[in-house]
Amino acid sequence: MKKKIAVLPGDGIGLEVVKAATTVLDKTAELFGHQFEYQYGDIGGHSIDKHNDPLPQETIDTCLKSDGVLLGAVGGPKWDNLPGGIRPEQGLLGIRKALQLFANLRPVTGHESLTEASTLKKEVVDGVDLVIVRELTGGLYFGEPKERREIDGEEGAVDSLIYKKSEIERIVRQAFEMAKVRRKKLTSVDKANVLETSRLWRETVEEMKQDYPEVEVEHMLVDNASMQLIRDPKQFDVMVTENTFGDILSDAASMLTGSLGMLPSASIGSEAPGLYEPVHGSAPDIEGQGKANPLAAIASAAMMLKYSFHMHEEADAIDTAISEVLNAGYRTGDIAQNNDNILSTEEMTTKVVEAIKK
Ligand SMILES: NC(=O)C1=CN([C@@H]2O[C@H](COP(=O)(O)OP(=O)(O)OC[C@H]3O[C@@H](n4cnc5c(N)ncnc54)[C@H](O)[C@@H]3O)[C@@H](O)[C@H]2O)C=CC1
Ligand SMILES: CC(C)CC(=O)C(=O)O
Ligand SMILES: [Mg+2]
Repeated sequence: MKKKIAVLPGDGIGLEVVKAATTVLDKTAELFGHQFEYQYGDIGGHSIDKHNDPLPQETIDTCLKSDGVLLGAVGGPKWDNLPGGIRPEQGLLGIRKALQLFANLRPVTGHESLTEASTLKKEVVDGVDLVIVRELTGGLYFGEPKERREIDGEEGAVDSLIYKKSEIERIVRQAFEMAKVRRKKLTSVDKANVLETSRLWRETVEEMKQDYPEVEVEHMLVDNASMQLIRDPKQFDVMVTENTFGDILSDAASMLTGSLGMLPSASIGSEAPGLYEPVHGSAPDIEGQGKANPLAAIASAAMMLKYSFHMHEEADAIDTAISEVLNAGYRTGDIAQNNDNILSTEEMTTKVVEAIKK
């Protein structure tokens, strides 16, 4: 099969881990007889440097013409205080909105051989298998007004937390559909004791559960959910939540797998191509040093094969290769127990490439 992939490396380690992911995709294409054609686009800080725009129209067009989008990460201190408030992160939010990618799926899957890399006890994390379904195009990150303004005679700032019922319904439906084919448990995470948007969220979940009698539904306040994720993560199957809560909970959940460098994600909508990116950011502290763990980006590419191209065997081949490499004891620095034999980003990628089999 021939597929067009829009590749947006972005900034920092985004460039390094996207290179790893395309290397693994190339090997997969060769083994399974596919053709993956890459079209590169600018996004984030580098795009501001080049176009004075974190998301040029050309990048949106490249994505719209593709079958799937692979993204690295955006941002970095160089672009933190630019005049006019222009930021690399606007590029990422912009592409999610332009492609209407309302559902962000963040699977948190423990690898048995990696349990020692977690800061938690082995018996707590061993066998963890949950998915965070995060609403991605609404809530605080997008609500207007979003501005600096004088409040009560002093400097102030406003962000707006807004949700329409239809936005809640479509993400909750996605989560129910996912729970239905997994272990049939849905935990809806909100802050309904304080926030009106959360009360609407909770009511909507309650209404929709009639359509999914086989799924057990529970509601959990986000502060408790963050604690329960660390205390007993195996109680969760599918967690559905709004944009900001999902962003924060998923970084915390990454430590159940050993590192933020292990967590992939898929962002999907109803029509446009899906976008696949690691959960982590541009990691300026390790940029350009070959220290980045490429497995989150590689696993994101596997999610693209599965969700956008329906290449299940190929995606499984990549996931199996990742497991084999970890079982064989290969480690980047973030998941290593000691400083012996730490692999670079490139060396880890080569190990995965060598382990992929048809
Ligand atoms: N999706 C995206 O593009 C995201 C972008 N960002 C941006 O990235 C920049 C840095 O943000 P931070 O808060 O430092 O978050 P970050 O996720 O970039 O890094 C947090 C910590 O995790 C480590 N880490 C992250 N990915 C890793 C990997 N693959 N291998 C090994 N270690 C890894 C980093 O070295 C750092 O110590 C900021 O400009 C932020 O806005 C942050 C999160 C998501
Ligand atoms: C950089 C933000 C816009 C997004 C983020 O942290 C995320 O999507 O995980
Ligand atoms: Mg985040």
